[in-house]
Amino acid sequence: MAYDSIFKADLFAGQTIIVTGGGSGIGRCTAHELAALGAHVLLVGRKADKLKNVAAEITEDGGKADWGTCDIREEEAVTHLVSEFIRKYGPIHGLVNNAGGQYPSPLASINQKGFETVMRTNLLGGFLMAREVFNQSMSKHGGAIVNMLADMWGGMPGMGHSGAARSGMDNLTKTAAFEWGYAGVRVNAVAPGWIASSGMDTYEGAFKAVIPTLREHVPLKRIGTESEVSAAIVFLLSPAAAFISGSTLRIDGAASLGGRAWPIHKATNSHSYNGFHRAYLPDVLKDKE
Ligand SMILES: CCCCCCC/C=C/C(=O)SCCNC(=O)CCNC(=O)[C@H](O)C(C)(C)COP(=O)(O)OP(=O)(O)OC[C@H]1O[C@@H](n2cnc3c(N)ncnc32)[C@H](O)[C@@H]1OP(=O)(O)O
Ligand SMILES: NC(=O)C1=CN([C@@H]2O[C@H](COP(=O)(O)OP(=O)(O)OC[C@H]3O[C@@H](n4cnc5c(N)ncnc54)[C@H](OP(=O)(O)O)[C@@H]3O)[C@@H](O)[C@H]2O)C=CC1
Repeated sequence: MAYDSIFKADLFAGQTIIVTGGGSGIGRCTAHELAALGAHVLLVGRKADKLKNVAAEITEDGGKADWGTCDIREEEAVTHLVSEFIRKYGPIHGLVNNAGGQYPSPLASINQKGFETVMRTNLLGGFLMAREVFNQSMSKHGGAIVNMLADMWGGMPGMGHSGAARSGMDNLTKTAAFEWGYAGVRVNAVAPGWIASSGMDTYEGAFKAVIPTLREHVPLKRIGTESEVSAAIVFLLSPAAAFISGSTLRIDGAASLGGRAWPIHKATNSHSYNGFHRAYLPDVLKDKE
């Protein structure tokens, strides 16, 4: 019997997929992956030059890509962008709701404009994109949406505004999966932990200074890569995830686990803080490590 695997080189052939924030970092990487698997990708961001460059990279590699500028926080701009894409390229089969970001700041120093900016970027923008893609296209033929969150459920000092927005987006993911399932639309999310990306490179000051030490707090002992996030997004968009909807997939090297146990790891003097087992090894074995 010839087994018919889901995983094929043209997994997304015939599909048109929007990637917001496709001009850099994780979005750029995801757009490349999707195009390499046959999708026609449509890149969205505010800065035309970045989008144009990535679209050119993809077409040079033999893929299909176009782009459109839009501030995802502006309702009319989002409605117009999606209708233009549909007019030019037909139905939208996938949406990667990746655009976002924040600036690190303690809660006490966040002013109203800054709070609104981050909420509008990471929650309102994602909502508007998903609503328009659903109303104008996916409600008629199905599709898949992947929302970008960040692994901040335990609370994260300096990221209060963003954590609140991402928790909102997590809830919106579940509601959309519930409400839009009848139309064959799947809605999932990814929640990366620490990822070495072009976006992380933009941070300055105390936040930047701590980046080299972050891997110490990840059980896998390293921070992640852009392509490790893209791979999860591609999986959730693909037929391999056909019965997965309303889920949030953490991509964090297990960093979010065992928060209350870290002081114990430290106290037991396991040099990596990486688990109880080492602390309880006989001394003679510890010396050999
Ligand atoms: C265990 C795992 C943990 C998980 C950790 C997750 C870590 C996450 C990492 C990332 O997400 S990295 C990649 C994301 N990329 C970025 O964050 C890009 C850099 N950030 C930005 O560009 C902005 O922060 C933005 C909000 C995404 C976009 O801002 P926009 O250009 O629309 O607004 P601005 O005009 O710059 O600012 C408006 C308003 O916002 C306040 N504000 C902005 N920046 C700062 C700042 N550095 N300090 C204080 N306040 C700031 C401020 O009120 C601004 O108004 P004005 O003062 O300019 O009038
Ligand atoms: N790197 C990490 O460790 C983590 C990242 N994330 C999230 O992953 C996503 C991608 O991040 P990453 O690739 O690292 O960083 P980048 O800063 O490279 O990517 C963010 C992208 O979002 C776009 N963008 C921002 N605001 C808007 C807006 N209002 N309208 C349209 N586009 C916008 C930017 O394009 P332009 O400048 O053209 O507007 C940019 O291309 C972000 O949501 C980020 O917060 C989550 C967890 C961890």
